[in-house]
Amino acid sequence: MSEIRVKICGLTRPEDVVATAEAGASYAGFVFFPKSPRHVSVSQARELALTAPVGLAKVGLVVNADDALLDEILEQVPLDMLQLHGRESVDRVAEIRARYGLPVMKAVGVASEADLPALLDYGKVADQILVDAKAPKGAALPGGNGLAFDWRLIAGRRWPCPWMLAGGLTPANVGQAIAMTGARQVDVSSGIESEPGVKDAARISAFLQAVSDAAEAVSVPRL
Ligand SMILES: O=C(O)c1ccccc1N[C@@H]1O[C@H](COP(=O)(O)O)[C@@H](O)[C@H]1O
Repeated sequence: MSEIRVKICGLTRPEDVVATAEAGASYAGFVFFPKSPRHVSVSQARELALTAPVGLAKVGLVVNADDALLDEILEQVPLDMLQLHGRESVDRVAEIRARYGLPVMKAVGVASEADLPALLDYGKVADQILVDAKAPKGAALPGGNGLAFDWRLIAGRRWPCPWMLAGGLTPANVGQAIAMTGARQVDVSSGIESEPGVKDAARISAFLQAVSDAAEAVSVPRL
């Protein structure tokens, strides 16, 4: 079976970290964005990160963070990757990557063909790109809105670095999303919650099972 990696984002409680690791996810995401229902303080994130077993990569999600915030986070929280989910420019992505020496994943919102060139631009400077649904105008959050985009827009496309699919994924639709896009990594936040900010262990497990089923399906040649 070919592996498809899963990131569970927006963990706020130690039991979420345990459920994420036990289900077999590869990445655990912590949101540092006060407007989000999934926001964690630096000290909370530190406690959660220390709960994570070896093999579960810890990702810090920030939105237009300045160096002071990044310094504070990275001095206290043992992270493996930064996720930049705001309007960070290509130059700022490169600057953060050089300054902190940590892999950087840049989120890019997609709603139409016009959004695709940015994936190429960021793909040249980031370690990974996160192909997410573009947040609607006026939305309080730049991500984590449970909205999917038209996956046909990226079917068969490839970029200069590894990429992850996000946006409105759920246990019910992730198999179709993988089949349509060929994604080898997927990211989910609201689709595995019982309410905003509260992860549901059964839904996390169902999501990982659906991804595993999809991986099996793509590795079996069709007759
Ligand atoms: O999850 C949040 O609260 C959040 C806040 C600010 C920026 C990004 C956020 N989440 C990321 O958005 C995508 C998609 O989330 P969803 O599955 O559609 O709810 C995902 O990458 C989260 O990491």
